[in-house]
Amino acid sequence: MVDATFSDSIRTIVGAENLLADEPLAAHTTFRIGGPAQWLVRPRTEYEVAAVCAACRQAGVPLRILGAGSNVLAPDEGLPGVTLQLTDNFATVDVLPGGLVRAGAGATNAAVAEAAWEAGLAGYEFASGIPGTIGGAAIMNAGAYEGQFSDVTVSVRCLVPASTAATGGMGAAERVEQCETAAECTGVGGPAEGEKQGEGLVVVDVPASEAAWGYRTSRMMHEGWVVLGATLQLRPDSPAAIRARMDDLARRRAEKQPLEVPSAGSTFKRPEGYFAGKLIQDAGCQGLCVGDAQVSTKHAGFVVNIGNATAADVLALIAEVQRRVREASGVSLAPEVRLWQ
Ligand SMILES: NC(=O)C1=CN([C@@H]2O[C@H](COP(=O)(O)OP(=O)(O)OC[C@H]3O[C@@H](n4cnc5c(N)ncnc54)[C@H](OP(=O)(O)O)[C@@H]3O)[C@@H](O)[C@H]2O)C=CC1
Ligand SMILES: C=C(O[C@H]1[C@H](O)[C@@H](CO)O[C@H](OP(=O)(O)OP(=O)(O)OC[C@H]2O[C@@H](n3ccc(=O)[nH]c3=O)[C@H](O)[C@@H]2O)[C@@H]1NC(C)=O)C(=O)O
Repeated sequence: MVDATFSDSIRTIVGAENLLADEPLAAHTTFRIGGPAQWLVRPRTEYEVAAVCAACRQAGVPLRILGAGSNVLAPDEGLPGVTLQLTDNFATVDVLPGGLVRAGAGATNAAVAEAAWEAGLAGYEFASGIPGTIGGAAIMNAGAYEGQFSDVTVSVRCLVPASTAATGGMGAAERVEQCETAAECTGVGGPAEGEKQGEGLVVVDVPASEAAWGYRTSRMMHEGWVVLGATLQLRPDSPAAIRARMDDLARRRAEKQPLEVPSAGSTFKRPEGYFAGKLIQDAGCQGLCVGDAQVSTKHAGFVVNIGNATAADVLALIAEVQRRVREASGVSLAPEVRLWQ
């Protein structure tokens, strides 16, 4: 399918104002790095998400999901295909009876923590300073200060192949919607592994017990499901106590982390039994630069963009840090930041 025909079909689904061609990803990532996305697409409803995904699969067009862009390194040459941005149109936060909070994939962790505080619900304070969305938090099992997303989550609303919903161990997952229009959600080409040709995508509330969360990983990540939202179970507490905990964590974060400079948070995962920042500091890498990418002098676990760093600069710096740390300590550092190719 030629590009113009494909982009016309996406424009028909989401409306012209929600399809941006050649949109610089640097404007949508906290690293402030990244060339143009061929098509940045902002669906307005779950149905539109499903329709765009189906259209991409049918046409063999690559698809990426972007939340707040706080944990990605986007390539300098840009990204071909569709970058699906789930932010403002999926940013609702609803406080439900029984301490439940239901948030859209595009709601920021900060917005969810604020809503919980206002409702006198505790448990999400740990995430109040994590600069991402609920979608990113579910995929990565976001964690900070001894808390992690999996601790408080009841279910994750996802777009999954119909066969997975039917037989893939969804347990008591509610099958809430089926997208059946041939041109939009079914009859998609290139079935995923284990998926029957021509089947559709369905929206399912995946129970936490089926989410296979680990340290910065999840079933949603491994299976490539789009996260549409999540429901959290929080507990009653006084708003003053909740606010005090959020303020304390914000202070600790600002004191230790280089929040004033663009970055994508921790560059590397914590290797078992070690702290990445300490290993990097001990290997003498603090302040090390490639171009305008620098190992932060405030927290060695962060690569920061001190001017006009490129993705190539960051990748070269990551490789050099990995080499020096391996040489100094024998430990291999694995990137936590998603390196988009
Ligand atoms: N502890 C901390 O202080 C920090 C933690 N982080 C972590 O990174 C997360 C980043 O969130 P955010 O900035 O919104 O994410 P990003 O926009 O940075 O996207 C990160 C990755 O998550 C996937 N993704 C994002 N949203 C969705 C979705 N709705 N459905 C499916 N996949 C999705 C994408 O996968 P794909 O590439 O496969 O398309 C993408 O590569 C945070 O929630 C947190 O876990 C980040 C910074 C600091
Ligand atoms: C920033 C992120 O998450 C952060 C999260 O905010 C904080 C707070 O809970 O704990 C993790 O950082 P971290 O492992 O660097 O934790 P910190 O408490 O800052 O540091 C751990 C230890 O390393 C030492 N340290 C840190 C930095 C440094 O330059 N030198 C050093 O010696 C600290 O003194 C401390 O003893 C998460 N990172 C990972 C990879 O797990 C992110 O995911 O992007």
